[in-house]
Amino acid sequence: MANKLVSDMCLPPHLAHLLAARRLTTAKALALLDERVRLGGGGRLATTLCGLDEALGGGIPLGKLTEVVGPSGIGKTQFCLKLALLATLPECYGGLNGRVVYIDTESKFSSRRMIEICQKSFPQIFRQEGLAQKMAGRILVMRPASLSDFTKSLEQMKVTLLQNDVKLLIVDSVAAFMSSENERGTTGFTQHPLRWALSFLKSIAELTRIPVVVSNQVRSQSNDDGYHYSFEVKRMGDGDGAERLESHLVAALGIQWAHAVTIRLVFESHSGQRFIKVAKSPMSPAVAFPFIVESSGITLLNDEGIDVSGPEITSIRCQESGIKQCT
Ligand SMILES: Nc1ncnc2c1ncn2[C@@H]1O[C@H](COP(=O)(O)OP(=O)(O)OP(=O)(O)O)[C@@H](O)[C@H]1O
Repeated sequence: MANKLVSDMCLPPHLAHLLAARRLTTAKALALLDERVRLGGGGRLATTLCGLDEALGGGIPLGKLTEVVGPSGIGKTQFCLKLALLATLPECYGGLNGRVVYIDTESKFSSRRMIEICQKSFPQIFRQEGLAQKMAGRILVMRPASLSDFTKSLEQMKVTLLQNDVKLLIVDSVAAFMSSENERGTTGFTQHPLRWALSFLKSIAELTRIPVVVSNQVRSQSNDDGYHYSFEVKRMGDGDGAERLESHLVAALGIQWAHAVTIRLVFESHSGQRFIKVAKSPMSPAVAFPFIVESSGITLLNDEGIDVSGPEITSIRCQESGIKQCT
């Protein structure tokens, strides 16, 4: 049954298209459909970026790990700030009406910027006395000074999240802990401590049923401004033989990480334009949305999305003079 072809199943055209876009050709795809149903339409944090929400089946899934990855200066923190804001919003505004734990490893969190995004996106909230302050007070910002601090704070996290009605956990970003020493595994841990932390994050998401969003920066040794990163590991037997593509990111975070992430949003730039690409998602088509960052935060230039195919799905492009060069 698992090997029955999707093309023999008389599925509605839009579903057949989705499955084809993800190269899901057998009944295994139906199991993924069940997963989507199980998550349910309400089990999401809407990003309010309409095209992206539609592609993700309503937004960022609860109980799963979402990775936001891209070069420096592209807009990952802007996206995280917006998500944090949205999670605190009352449900009537599409929010989760909860608290947020924001692990800010690079001191990039800015309450001033968040208020600006809120003012521009939801001016009506500022008209309700005390609501903006109430929402701001719902975000707990933690600044671990080291990987060891980070792992310690995670160990206490499950209880904190459950006790405090936390509806979103953000780690912005894990790149801060990817020192060359950690990458070489010389810290004396039998398992890389960052990998431990990341698999722990996955278990936190599953236990607490909240969305866990982790930002991750790609770095290049190259001075070229147009290059590719492959971040998925090519599995043995996929396509052309037993070749394995171990990219910089996989080397730093491990193959487990590549698989632990349910949703991967790649922020990239090329041809003078920034894009959010749905690079990994169980049921979404691989699409990219052009975006800009403005005072109200990230805005999509269109909600249709551009189909992405071939190696573009598993690469990250950084080619824009207007943003900081990846280092
Ligand atoms: N108030 C604002 N109005 C318009 N654009 C802004 C505003 N604040 C920040 N930006 C834009 O957001 C971008 C920086 O985004 P962000 O800090 O999210 O990058 P990042 O991807 O998190 O980078 P890094 O990996 O280095 O932390 C810049 O291009 C900047 O111009």
